[in-house]
Amino acid sequence: MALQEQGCLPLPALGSCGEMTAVQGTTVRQISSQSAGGPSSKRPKKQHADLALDSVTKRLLEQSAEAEQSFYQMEEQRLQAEDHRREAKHARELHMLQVLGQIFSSIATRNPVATATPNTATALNTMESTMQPGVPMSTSGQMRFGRSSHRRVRSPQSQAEWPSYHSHPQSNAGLVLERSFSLGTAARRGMDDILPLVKNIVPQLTSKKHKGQDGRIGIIGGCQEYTGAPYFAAISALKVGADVSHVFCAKAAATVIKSYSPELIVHPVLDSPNAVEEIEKWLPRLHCLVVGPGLGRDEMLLKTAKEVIEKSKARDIPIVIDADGLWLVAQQPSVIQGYKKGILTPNYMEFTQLYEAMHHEPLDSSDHQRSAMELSVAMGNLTVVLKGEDDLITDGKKVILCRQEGSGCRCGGQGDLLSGSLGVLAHWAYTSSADMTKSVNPSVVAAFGACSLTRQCNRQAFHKHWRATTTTDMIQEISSAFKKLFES
Ligand SMILES: NC(=O)C1=CN([C@@H]2O[C@H](COP(=O)(O)OP(=O)(O)OC[C@H]3O[C@@H](n4cnc5c(N)ncnc54)[C@H](O)[C@@H]3O)[C@@H](O)[C@H]2O)[C@@H](O)CC1
Ligand SMILES: Nc1ncnc2c1ncn2[C@@H]1O[C@H](COP(=O)(O)OP(=O)(O)OP(=O)(O)O)[C@@H](O)[C@H]1O
Repeated sequence: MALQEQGCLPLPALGSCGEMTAVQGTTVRQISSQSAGGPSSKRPKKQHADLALDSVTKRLLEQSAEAEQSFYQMEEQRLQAEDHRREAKHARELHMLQVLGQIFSSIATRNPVATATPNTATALNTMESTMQPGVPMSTSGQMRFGRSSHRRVRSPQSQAEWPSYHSHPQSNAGLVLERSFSLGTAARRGMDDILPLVKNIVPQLTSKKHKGQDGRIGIIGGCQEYTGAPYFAAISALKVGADVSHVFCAKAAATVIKSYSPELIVHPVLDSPNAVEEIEKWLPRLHCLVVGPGLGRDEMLLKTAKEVIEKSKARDIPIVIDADGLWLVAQQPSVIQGYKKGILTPNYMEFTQLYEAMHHEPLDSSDHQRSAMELSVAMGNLTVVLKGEDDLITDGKKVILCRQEGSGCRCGGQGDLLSGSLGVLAHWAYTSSADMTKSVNPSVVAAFGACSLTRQCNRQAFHKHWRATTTTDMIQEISSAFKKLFES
């Protein structure tokens, strides 16, 4: 290829001298023996050698294409086998739970009073925490299975039929939980329940709207050390479909962030003496705020972030808190506690800090779903998105899992893609009618969409780049991943 581009790869039976000639779609500069200065007697030998070189190159290219193709085929097969393996595992678990359910049903039928005793409740809790998540269980100790189990008559107060996880504080043994989502294929059905709601909130593309109507998002973050994180969040918001993305960052980060992308509006104000007033001026124009990506832990920046959160709450806009913003919340939970449009997106480490700050006791790592729900309740039913192998989304009343297939690559910055996307989706969800979200908590719908999208981007980027996958590669997948998940 390089040789061709340089015009040095000769093709047979071409006569003109030193001119550009198109043959079979390829433009090749011909150099005759005269112009090359070589004796005409050597020409057949040279042509012969060139032909051999040409065919070797061609064969090498073919072999390399074949190798690449077979690599992707093998990778696809590997992923399919992995899917089958998981399915089989889930089916086995489901079967086991069904058997246990029958046992419990018969116990409950024989001795209904026993289910109300503290000992039984404790036993149920213990058993529940040792089981895989997703076991539907009611306070009566009866387990329910499958999608039909969480169908119920919708009252005006109740939220839509979706996988649920209710607390029943009346139990002496503490929290008895009702988990109405299930494992394996049933969990996928749970996903199927929420995915249409995400599709519903995606605004139509129409020539009737003006710039800004599909979302003006603000990111609070970016300091000397971290310039990538706010950029990832802000550009992801744009790629998901926001019209305008603002970054409010420290002065040292601003030029760097601007240089990554001319699409972003960058305000170098976060460490200025009048930072809060500077940012406040923009708040009326923003539909959502994402606080924390690349914020760092400088006291002054955290204080500014805190005051900006307070001002944003007064404007009733969704506030996504991620990364160092969560550090701030762990120090001063009241900054966001009880604000229903607040969404926390911790990874496991951040979650542990938050949990321990709220409960003043070590996290019980054996039951993430329960702990996440407890954290949400302690925060006043804020939506908590605990990221991990499965993403766990709860508003303290219900829990859903996002199990969209990702990959084994955990490159830094994926969380920023998630928080930026979530900002846009939260705006869309909160401006959609209750019909569109079937009265499911809009934060939860948005969170499910953002998690699914991030994981799909990760999967697609991994297919192309394997171990070399970076967040930049994932961002390039947003468009097609979004279309695949939400617009097909
Ligand atoms: N290119 C960039 O500018 C990036 C900046 N980032 C920013 O970097 C700052 C610090 O974020 P960090 O997340 O590094 O926070 P920390 O500096 O608190 O580090 C957390 C540590 O926990 C570890 N960890 C994470 N998940 C874990 C799990 N499930 N189990 C065990 N250990 C786990 C991490 O490897 C890391 O060492 C934030 O402001 C963040 O936004 C990150 O978003 C990554 C990309
Ligand atoms: N083990 C895993 N398997 C599949 N996906 C995962 C896994 N862990 C995290 N993810 C996905 O990666 C995304 C980001 O989660 P991650 O835990 O990397 O966040 P983070 O540490 O806050 O990221 P950042 O590097 O931006 O600070 C989430 O969407 C989550 O679904």
